[in-house]
Amino acid sequence: MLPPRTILQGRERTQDADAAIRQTDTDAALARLSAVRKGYLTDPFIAHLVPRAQLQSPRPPLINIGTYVRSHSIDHLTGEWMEILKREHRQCQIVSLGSGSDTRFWRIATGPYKDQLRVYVELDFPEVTTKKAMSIRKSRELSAVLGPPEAIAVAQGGTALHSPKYHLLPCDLRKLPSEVLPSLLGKILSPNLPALLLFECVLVYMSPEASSTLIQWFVDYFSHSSDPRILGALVYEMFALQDSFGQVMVKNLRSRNVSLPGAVPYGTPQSLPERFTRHNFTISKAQTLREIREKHISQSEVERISALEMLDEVEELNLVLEHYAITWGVKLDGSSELSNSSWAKWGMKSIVNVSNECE
Ligand SMILES: C[S@@+](CC[C@H](N)C(=O)[O-])C[C@H]1O[C@@H](n2cnc3c(N)ncnc32)[C@H](O)[C@@H]1O
Repeated sequence: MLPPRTILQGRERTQDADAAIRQTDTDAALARLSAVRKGYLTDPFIAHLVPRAQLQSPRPPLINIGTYVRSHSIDHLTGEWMEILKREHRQCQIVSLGSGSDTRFWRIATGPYKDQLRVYVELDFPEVTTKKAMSIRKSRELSAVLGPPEAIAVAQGGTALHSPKYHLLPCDLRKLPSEVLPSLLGKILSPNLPALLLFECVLVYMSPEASSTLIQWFVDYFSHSSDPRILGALVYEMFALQDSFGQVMVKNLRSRNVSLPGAVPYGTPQSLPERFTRHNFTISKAQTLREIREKHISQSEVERISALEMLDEVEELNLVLEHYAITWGVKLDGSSELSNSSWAKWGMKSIVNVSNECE
């Protein structure tokens, strides 16, 4: 048995490391705010989730462009998903894990696919959800999208918030999902409706085993349905960290007490789809942000973006974008027709079409 002082030091270390992981949400939110202010992205909601937003300084062009490519790609994939639902007159549930200060719920709930959204759930550490719940309550713009005041309830000592479609829940995603998630999600998610899981820069902070157990829990949850089962998932994060550029990223983050155990199994672009194939997903694909920027962003967008700010470090930008990727997958079960349906073709395809049209 360890002496008590050692145990305390260990716990303090874990708390410090968790605080550093939570801090990455501030980085993501500030990057988004900067990209919005500079005209890369449109998002009327982010400023309401960043404290003293008006005093925040803009980020360098390289960060703004990276944030744009990341956001554009994830918006595109979620948009494609919602478009399939719309065509099929279906609704779906979205679960955002490690949601931080993300604004996607508000953007979908005020956008063309709002009727396709049955429920949107966000999960993060209680410290993060408490802050977000307070910001939502304080902001008329954010609260108004959730519904009338009497339909919005703060719960679990201020760490959770419920409304007719939107639920914000506290949770440590590294904990055994079978012990934590049934009580949190059981009354909110239906196994009978299509679901989309979003992991935007979160699994990289967890062990590969914890990530796998988490994804498998959702796979099992959505297998308890008599209807055809449609489960989509999308992961955005850094990978290929064993090369010299990757090692610099690792060192920089380590100096902030952040480690990236989740990146270890993903040394190459080819390894990324294993994220979902190991859970028997029907399709699983991945692209680096560099590929997406070069192949899947329309010419008109490329021109619009390059007119916003001067970027001198194109090589450095490419190096950064090569170390981030989006992996997406779909698990289709219960009907042979599904394997020929639009779901099985979900992906980046139509951005290619847009750029082809422009060529
Ligand atoms: C880089 S931020 C990304 C936030 C948001 N997904 C986005 O892309 O803007 C990572 C988020 O994951 C959360 N996170 C990391 N590990 C977590 C865990 N074990 N349990 C719950 N949340 C976690 C952090 O608190 C943080 O809000």
